[in-house]
Amino acid sequence: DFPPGPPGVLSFFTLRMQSEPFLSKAIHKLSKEYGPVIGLILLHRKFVCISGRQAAIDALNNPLLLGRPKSFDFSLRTKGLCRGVLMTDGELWKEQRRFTVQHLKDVGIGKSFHEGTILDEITHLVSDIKNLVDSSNSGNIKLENLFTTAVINILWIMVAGTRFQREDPKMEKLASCMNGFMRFSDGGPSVLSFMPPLRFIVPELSGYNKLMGFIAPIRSYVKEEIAEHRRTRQPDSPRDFIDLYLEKLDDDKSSKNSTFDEEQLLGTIFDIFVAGSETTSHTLGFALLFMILHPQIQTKVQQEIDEVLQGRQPSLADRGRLPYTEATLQEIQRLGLVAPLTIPHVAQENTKCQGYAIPKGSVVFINLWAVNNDPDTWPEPTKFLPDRHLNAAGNYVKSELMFNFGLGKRSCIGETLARCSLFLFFTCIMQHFRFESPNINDESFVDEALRPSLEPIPGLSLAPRPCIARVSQRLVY
Ligand code: HEM
Repeated sequence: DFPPGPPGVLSFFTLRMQSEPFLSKAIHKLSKEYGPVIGLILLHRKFVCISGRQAAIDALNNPLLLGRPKSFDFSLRTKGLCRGVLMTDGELWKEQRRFTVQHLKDVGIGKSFHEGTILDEITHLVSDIKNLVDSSNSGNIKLENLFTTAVINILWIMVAGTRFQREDPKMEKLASCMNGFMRFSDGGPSVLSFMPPLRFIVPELSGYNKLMGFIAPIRSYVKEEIAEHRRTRQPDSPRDFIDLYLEKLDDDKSSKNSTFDEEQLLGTIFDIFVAGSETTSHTLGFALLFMILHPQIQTKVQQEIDEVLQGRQPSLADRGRLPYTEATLQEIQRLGLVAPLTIPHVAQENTKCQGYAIPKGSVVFINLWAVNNDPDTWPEPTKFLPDRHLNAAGNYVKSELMFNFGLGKRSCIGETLARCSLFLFFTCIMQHFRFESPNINDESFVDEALRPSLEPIPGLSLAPRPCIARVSQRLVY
């Protein structure tokens, strides 16, 4: 009953031969031939690729598919140990995920404090963009990592209680290492992951040196921060997630079976940044690209924001009052999908999906890109149509048909934070600035490759390409 797919013990490579820029599209292409559940083999390893919406829902809610593959690449961030939340499973994962979810709430997620933190970061960002606009004669500005500092700061304030200034060299290093790590693989098994001993034989060619070049600076920065917290913390008055974790380490000192240790803390912080920073900032990057390429839709969003907010700063309470803006943001997330595959799942026991057998140990790829581009659900799926998320009365309808944050027990722990951040950033930026295609006659426009394009840069998450855009400040009234 193993799902249908190309024959042979190396059939996994068929995915790599689809001449598609990223894995989710290659899986989608194969699914046209073999159906929504495909079986692939790579020597002794079995892979199941799921593309259909119902098959994806079934798989994400299946309690026997909660495992993660042992990823050599990821384990390098915690000295070869299986730590953190993203790539662990079993009891360790359950306990660490529960602690992380609970204590991220304690330090802000879902509270008014967290809205204030996001709005503070947006205020800094608006002032940075104004400076960029003022210093450009033609209005042409390079849009590249515009949101990175603000998004990292929101996470860093919860985790370590501090924020970075824009262009702080430490922050720039951290962001570029994170970006390098995210671009190292596309979510499929890397050569290094498949044959770890290659790092001793060909450390350069296997990518090991490159990967460690990204991981080592992040590790050492987080370690320093933990050491600083140890020195300065006041027991019983935790300032942030690191203090709360150190408190737990004290409490568990005498427990032999505790899954809490410093390497685990480091892995969890790494995971929060890997999973939380690029996903959010790249969604916002795609938002600007969609607005540049659909100027009439941008105008409608801005008219609604002006009419409803009358020049004041938005708040989360405005969510029900800006239906067109919310519909546009949902359409941006449908087509500007930054995580086109979930993180791979693993069958912890023999199980089934849509009647097909998934043997214990199989790695399961769940294709969210296919869900968001399914023509049966979304007529003319490639068209950018915010109106499809409005009902007959013109109210915004939060879609049950897409699940960009996953579903079930392994779903994203940062969904609330991400949704709040996306709404506040998008609304504020649309309120203050107009984004248009670049003035190509200006001397600052030197490179055709910098024309706004929606073709993403592949990687663990998809990233928007840097581009030049004409940005102008709007009168906020
Ligand atoms: C637009 C923003 C985001 C998107 C689209 C997104 C999407 C996802 C997806 C698809 C998964 C995998 C679900 C699965 O494997 O079935 C995931 C997992 C995860 N996300 Fe997010 N995410 C976003 C933001 C965040 C933020 C802000 C955080 C930080 C708090 C975060 C932390 C995590 C963690 C730790 C996991 C692993 C959960 C686990 O394995 O148990 N994410 N996310």
